[in-house]
Amino acid sequence: MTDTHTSSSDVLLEIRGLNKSFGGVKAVDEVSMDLRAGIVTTLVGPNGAGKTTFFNLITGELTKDTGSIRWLGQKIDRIKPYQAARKGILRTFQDLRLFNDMTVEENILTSIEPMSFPTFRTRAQRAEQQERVEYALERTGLADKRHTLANDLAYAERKFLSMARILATDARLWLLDEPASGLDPQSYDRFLDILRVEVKKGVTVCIIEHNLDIVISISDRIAFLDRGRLLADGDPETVLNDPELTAIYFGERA
Ligand SMILES: Nc1ncnc2c1ncn2[C@@H]1O[C@H](COP(=O)(O)OP(=O)(O)OP(=O)(O)O)[C@@H](O)[C@H]1O
Repeated sequence: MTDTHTSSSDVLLEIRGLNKSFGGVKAVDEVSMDLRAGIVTTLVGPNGAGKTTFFNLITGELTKDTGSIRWLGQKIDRIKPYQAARKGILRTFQDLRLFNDMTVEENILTSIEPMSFPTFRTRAQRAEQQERVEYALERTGLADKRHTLANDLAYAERKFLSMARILATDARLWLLDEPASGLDPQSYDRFLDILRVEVKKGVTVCIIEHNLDIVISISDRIAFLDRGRLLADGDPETVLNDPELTAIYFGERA
């Protein structure tokens, strides 16, 4: 998607020896990975590979057992989700987690308001905030639905609303959990266009995606997880052409 010439100074998130078990299940098993600035890293792997758990550990929805996570060199091991958001790490969820009884516009506003104290906001800050909301509404095609309750949106619109909630912020790292699943081809195109534009502007994306057409078209780098272990982390062509990995991915392992 972009030029992938990077160096160690481009590392936003540095993950070392990360582990998380649920009872006897090792959901994330000794994973070490760097998320580099300005590129799209895609997490692929079969169901139950540990992809969502990996996101949950980064954003503090879950606490790791062992290992370390550093953001711009600083340890963020015990971070809470709201603290991750303040640092510029935002995510979407498979189940979207929208505020169903709030309008589209209100849903977007809730994602920016925690970043500033409403009582201290100047007129200029309020204008800038509204500009961000308008931008997110326009990019996601939701402008004419701004007063619609999230609950009354169609499936694809709900997915775009969860993207809009990130688009309106100035987050540096977007963690997207299957944002394109279930979308029609036209919505795919809109979704890919949103990502391309924002990555070009400098946003870093880590995305969990099952649709291989989308994976191929957006990824600068692919990390392949299976049963909690990181089996490969490299350029898309190498990872996707590895016969052992494709056998695992398509459930054909011996
Ligand atoms: N809160 C939890 N309690 C118990 N087990 C869990 C919990 N969350 C995840 N697991 C288990 O951890 C493993 C990894 O799950 P995870 O949801 O991270 O995988 P995934 O790669 O995101 O899967 P999918 O592609 O199906 O979403 C699975 O075996 C899952 O059942």
